[in-house]
Amino acid sequence: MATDAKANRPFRLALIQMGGVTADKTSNLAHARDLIHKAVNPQSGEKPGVVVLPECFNSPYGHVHFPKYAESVGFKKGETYDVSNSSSDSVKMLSQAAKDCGVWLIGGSIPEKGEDGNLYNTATIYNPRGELVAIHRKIHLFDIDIPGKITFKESTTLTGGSELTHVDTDYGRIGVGICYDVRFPELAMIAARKGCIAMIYPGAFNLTTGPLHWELLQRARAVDNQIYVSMCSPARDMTAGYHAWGHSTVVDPMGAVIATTEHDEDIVYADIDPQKIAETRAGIPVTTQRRFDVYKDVADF
Ligand SMILES: NC(=O)CC(=O)C(=O)O
Repeated sequence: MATDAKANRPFRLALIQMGGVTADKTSNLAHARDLIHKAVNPQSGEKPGVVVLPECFNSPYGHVHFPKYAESVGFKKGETYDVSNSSSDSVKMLSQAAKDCGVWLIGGSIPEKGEDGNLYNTATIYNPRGELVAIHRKIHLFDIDIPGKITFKESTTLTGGSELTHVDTDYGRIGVGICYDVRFPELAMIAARKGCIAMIYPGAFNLTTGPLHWELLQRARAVDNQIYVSMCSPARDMTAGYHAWGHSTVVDPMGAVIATTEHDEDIVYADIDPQKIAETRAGIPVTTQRRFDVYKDVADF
């Protein structure tokens, strides 16, 4: 276990629950840019250090839309990525906004055309200089069928990513997943054990799964791993093909909801304090009491 509260620093997190996503990508990007600027210049209160956009903020959400909206991001792990050469309008906007606002930016997710020709649901992550420092390709695709309620099959056009994403920010290490990834506890557990102070998931649950599972899953991931967990949703639009749950939320390491909202466009702020992780782990030391010697075979089943 590697979380060092001394090396980590408190910061304010801002979740942009963006509304008004239309079929017009240019207007979606302009709206997202305006909201990033709004989030870092709140009427009152401190400037956030980390800003998050929701899943699929530049296009409607649905497998039929992904091929039309996909952009080549061109990120190569371990190489300095020159955003000015990017052919992606979304990457260029996000990079400039992160730089102009001087914040770490988890740029929601966009449909990405990978170098292998496959399409991915991808989060791009920027430092305050506007450099693209990491991407996360949604690992677990949202393929569900609840008769009479919702059928969704991202795998019709998307491919799942195959890498975990942990980003070293000025405030500490942050793990990134996308939406359905939250249902797989292994991601958050590995992130916590690799020293992440938070797992952040741009996500878009819906009116069937949202009421029961959205908050429950975040609280479960937080309390299991004694880290902060947060999900950032689009606002709900009942005229869209997909009805997002909203309720962008931040949960602390004890499992308490410390910030949330309803389903309209909003910006949610929360203070992240690494000391709270240390206190939680000192009081309830499950993190060091785990018996991997007993359950080491879990992957064999
Ligand atoms: N949209 C998703 O990826 C996941 C979701 O809505 C759910 O798990 O429920």
